[in-house]
Amino acid sequence: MGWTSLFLDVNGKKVFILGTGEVAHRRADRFLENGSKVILSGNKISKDLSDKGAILEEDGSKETYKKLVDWADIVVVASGDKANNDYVSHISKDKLLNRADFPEKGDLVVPTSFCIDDIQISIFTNGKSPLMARELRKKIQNIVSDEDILQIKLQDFSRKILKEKFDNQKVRKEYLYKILNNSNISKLLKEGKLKEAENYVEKIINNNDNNNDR
Ligand SMILES: C[C@@]1(CC(=O)O)c2cc3[nH]c(cc4nc(cc5[nH]c(cc(n2)[C@H]1CCC(=O)O)[C@@](C)(CC(=O)O)[C@@H]5CCC(=O)O)C(CC(=O)O)=C4CCC(=O)O)c(CCC(=O)O)c3CC(=O)O
Ligand SMILES: NC(=O)C1=CN([C@@H]2O[C@H](COP(=O)(O)OP(=O)(O)OC[C@H]3O[C@@H](n4cnc5c(N)ncnc54)[C@H](O)[C@@H]3O)[C@@H](O)[C@H]2O)C=CC1
Repeated sequence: MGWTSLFLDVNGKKVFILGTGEVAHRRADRFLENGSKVILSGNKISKDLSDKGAILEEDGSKETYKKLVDWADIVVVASGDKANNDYVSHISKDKLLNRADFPEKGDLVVPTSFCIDDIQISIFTNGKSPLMARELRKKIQNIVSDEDILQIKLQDFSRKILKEKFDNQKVRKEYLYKILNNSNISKLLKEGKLKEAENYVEKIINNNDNNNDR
């Protein structure tokens, strides 16, 4: 196994989900929230999913599975029927495949994932304990501070100015570390003063500041 975390842009991607149970609903929701087109194969989907644009295909024939797999960019196998799960996985060899029943036989894992403002954090325990993935999510949610969130916004602000001003990436990097480690900036962010921190950054970049403590 060689799992590594990557972020995939699923906006506009076509997702075929085999199954309409708990896991199938959870996967459908995640893809719909991120702009994918989703078709589920099974007997019933919630009103919430259909309101979000999910389509239900009730015909469970092999021909229909084949058509749906051809249509899809991503296939999710999440039914409780082993034979169907195996069949659809077998015909999905050249698609990105997520298997809820045998994750290691697919090539995509859907980790628990959450956003705190601009940060997206995903946790994967290598299939060992989804429940612990959920517990760790709660712990991490509690340690990210408002200052961290503002520092992300400030770094974004700074990077844009630096990219305009300096061609050399090493120079840009040097400034970004200065900003990150500057105690005056840290104090301003603790007090929630993003605008003032931005003004301070402009001073540092324009070299008017003699007091940046790196
Ligand atoms: C590999 C992966 C699948 C993938 O990539 O699709 C996978 C696989 C499996 N999960 C199973 C069981 C459970 N999964 C949950 C819950 C979650 N499962 C999630 C992810 C993943 N689960 C992926 C990576 C996991 C990792 O390693 O970190 C979460 C985090 C995210 C999400 O699904 O949205 C979500 C929590 C959402 C949240 O709150 O954040 C619960 C709890 C519950 O239902 O209440 C149980 C019952 C308790 C238990 O069994 O632990 C079984 C069946 C085992 C069996 O047959 O007994 C398999 C298959 C297997 O293990 O073979
Ligand atoms: N990845 C994950 O997080 C998890 C994965 N699983 C795995 O995914 C599969 C689906 O899990 P859930 O959605 O929680 O189950 P569920 O019972 O909520 O849904 C199962 C779906 O499969 C359909 N189905 C068709 N034929 C079936 C048959 N012969 N037996 C049972 N169901 C049949 C049901 O109609 C339903 O749509 C489980 O079998 C398990 O292997 C289970 C829990 C969590």
